[in-house]
Amino acid sequence: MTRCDDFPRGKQPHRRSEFPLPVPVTGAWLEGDPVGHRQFANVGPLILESGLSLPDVTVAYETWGRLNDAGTNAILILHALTGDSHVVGDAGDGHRSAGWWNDLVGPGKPIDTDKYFVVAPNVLGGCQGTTGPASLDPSGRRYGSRFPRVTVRDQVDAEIALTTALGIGSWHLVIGGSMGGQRALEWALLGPAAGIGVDGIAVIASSAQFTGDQIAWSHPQLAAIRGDAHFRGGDYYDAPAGQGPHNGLGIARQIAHVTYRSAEELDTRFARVPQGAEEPLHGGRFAVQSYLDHHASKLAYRFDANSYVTLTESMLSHDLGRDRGGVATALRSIRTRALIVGVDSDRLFPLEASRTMARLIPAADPLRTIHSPYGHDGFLIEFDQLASIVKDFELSLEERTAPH
Ligand SMILES: CC(=O)SCCNC(=O)CCNC(=O)[C@H](O)C(C)(C)COP(=O)(O)OP(=O)(O)OC[C@H]1O[C@@H](n2cnc3c(N)ncnc32)[C@H](O)[C@@H]1OP(=O)(O)O
Ligand SMILES: N[C@@H](CCO)C(=O)O
Repeated sequence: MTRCDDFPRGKQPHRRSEFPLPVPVTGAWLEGDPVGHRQFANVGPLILESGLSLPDVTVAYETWGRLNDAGTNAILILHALTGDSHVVGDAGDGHRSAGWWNDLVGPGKPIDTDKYFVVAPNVLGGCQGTTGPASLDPSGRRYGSRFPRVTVRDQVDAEIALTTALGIGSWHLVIGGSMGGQRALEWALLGPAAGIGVDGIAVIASSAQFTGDQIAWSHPQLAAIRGDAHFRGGDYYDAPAGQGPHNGLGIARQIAHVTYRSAEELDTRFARVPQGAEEPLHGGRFAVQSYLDHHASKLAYRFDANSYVTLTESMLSHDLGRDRGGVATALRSIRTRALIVGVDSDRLFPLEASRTMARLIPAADPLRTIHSPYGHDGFLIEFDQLASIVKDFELSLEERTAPH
């Protein structure tokens, strides 16, 4: 089994908010403790949409709660681009940090782990335990540039294989935000086709199809990574220590992070305030530049550039309507109950994309809107609103399918 944490550890620069990184590092995303109490399922070979195959796929996942005897209380949580299986946790549990949906999932919380059996896998192509570009191929070499393109449907296929491996016959709810929402939507069609029931899906800050605008924002991110001389076409794992493509990854993150926040927030929060005493006119930088440098540096320490490329490409592939007669037809063919949630200030996944899904999915509840100044990242911040929205949907789902 291949795990990203098997990598040699890199060398830390002195200040984490410094960017470009003074010393590019190899394998630095492995510097923290492994994320959460992960388990691993070997789900065997996976035939991809491209016709290529991955011979030996491992899916890393975490679980909370207990599956009831009837097998009716399982909930699948799907993370976004740079997320992972660590949905719930705290810094005191010996692991990296709090989970990314701590306020939403846990005992007595809206996704109540006293009541539900919650499963959160790391996505196919990622770098937190599930097979991805840093994994070993059957000959014992890291895939690197040879890791095949994977689509959102391939990722869901891996999650279907995990579902079978865990002996789960149906999901009470499949829920995800952003890229996780893309997978939740595909689950509504691919799950039942594979014989796995899906009572309800919750698609948050996401869409049925990646748009021209979203592809355009992704393009310079991919170029920044591929243009980093240390990227070496994706085969940098054996490069000498200090030779990773972290600056390219950091620039990609900066471009992406701007799209995750709203213009209004960046302007009111940072305005034209300089960072520290040194004026930008005299060699200093603005606070918002320092903020982006911080997020660039942080991601470069915890994520693999090849996974960032692979997962971004998979988002580019997202089109619920592909080979299904178009997006509208595909949305109309969904038979599961659906909760669609958008963030009103989201400039990456505009509210209109959510409105379209809620309008066309026959069994969708009316669109729910998170009112937030934060933009796309609102789904990781506005827990009070999200909690009551998810709770309402759960109650309405339970009216039809009460878990025991
Ligand atoms: C669904 C998923 O699984 S995604 C996984 C979770 N997502 C991520 O981790 C992505 C990266 N992080 C983020 O996108 C955001 O931090 C969120 C969405 C998690 C939280 O958003 P917010 O609470 O609004 O955090 P915000 O964007 O303000 O960032 C705070 C950080 O910026 C730093 N910061 C703020 N201003 C500045 C500045 N002027 N200069 C440098 N750093 C700054 C803070 O010190 C803080 O650092 P820390 O995170 O290392 O403690
Ligand atoms: N902050 C989120 C945004 C993408 O939805 C992430 O890093 O995955």
